[in-house]
Amino acid sequence: MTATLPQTAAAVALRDVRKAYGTRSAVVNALDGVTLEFGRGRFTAVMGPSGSGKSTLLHCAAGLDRPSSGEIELAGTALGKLSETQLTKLRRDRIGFVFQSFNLLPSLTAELNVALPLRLAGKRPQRREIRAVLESVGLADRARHRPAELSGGQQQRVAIARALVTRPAVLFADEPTGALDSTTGREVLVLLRRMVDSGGQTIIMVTHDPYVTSYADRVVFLADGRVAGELDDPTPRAVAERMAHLESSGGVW
Ligand SMILES: Nc1ncnc2c1ncn2[C@@H]1O[C@H](COP(=O)(O)OP(=O)(O)OP(=O)(O)O)[C@@H](O)[C@H]1O
Repeated sequence: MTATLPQTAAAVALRDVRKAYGTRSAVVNALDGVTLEFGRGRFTAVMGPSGSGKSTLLHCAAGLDRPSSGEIELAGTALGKLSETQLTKLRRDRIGFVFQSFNLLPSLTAELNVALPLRLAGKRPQRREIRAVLESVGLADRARHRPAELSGGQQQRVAIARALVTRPAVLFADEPTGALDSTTGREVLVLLRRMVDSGGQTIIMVTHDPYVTSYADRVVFLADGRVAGELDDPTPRAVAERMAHLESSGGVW
């Protein structure tokens, strides 16, 4: 059984989510009671000091990991109620994930990498369909190239095309520009922004970089596994100031 939320509801909602690692004698509360909503068709950045729980939050919200307690709903589905098989299917059909390190299969061409999620779902994608997605990330002319024949920025755009090919409800991005130089990183951010503005894509992105957050509609700050504030229409300066404050106070304010 899965709970269904009305269409106006957030793309992802977390309620009092906790995630503890370790044993009883040495517990790390990576998430310590997080309640948050991520709006549909919005680009949200998650920021916080190292170890504040950003990756844990992303992994739990994307169903890659299960929280110790609390509830997570994604596109109207309560993740805690799903079996492992149902969760795997939801990840495959409803979620896209982009990593810092691209994670493309080196032996496959760009178009075969992009087609992979559909093939894994038992579908037989049309070449036309795959080319259209590659075209949407500006790589129509690189379809037959293998990852080693592409620049870092091009590889990340292939990874974004692969994440979007299933038309996911939410695209999660973990430091998507972390391995790129600033010019190439900017191109990837412009592309993500365009996916939100013209495609209505929901994006949730973890980053360390205040500049990167300025492409988002909203930034949520984490500290010590808790929500420590947020900003709409973030500017690099405003985000850097909040981060400096968080790092010096070492906690929630
Ligand atoms: N598998 C694990 N086992 C034990 N502790 C973990 C595990 N994963 C994360 N942690 C701990 O949970 C806390 C949050 O980690 P997390 O990786 O979510 O933080 P982060 O904000 O993404 O950090 P960074 O910016 O350095 O990547 C940290 O104290 C980390 O050491």
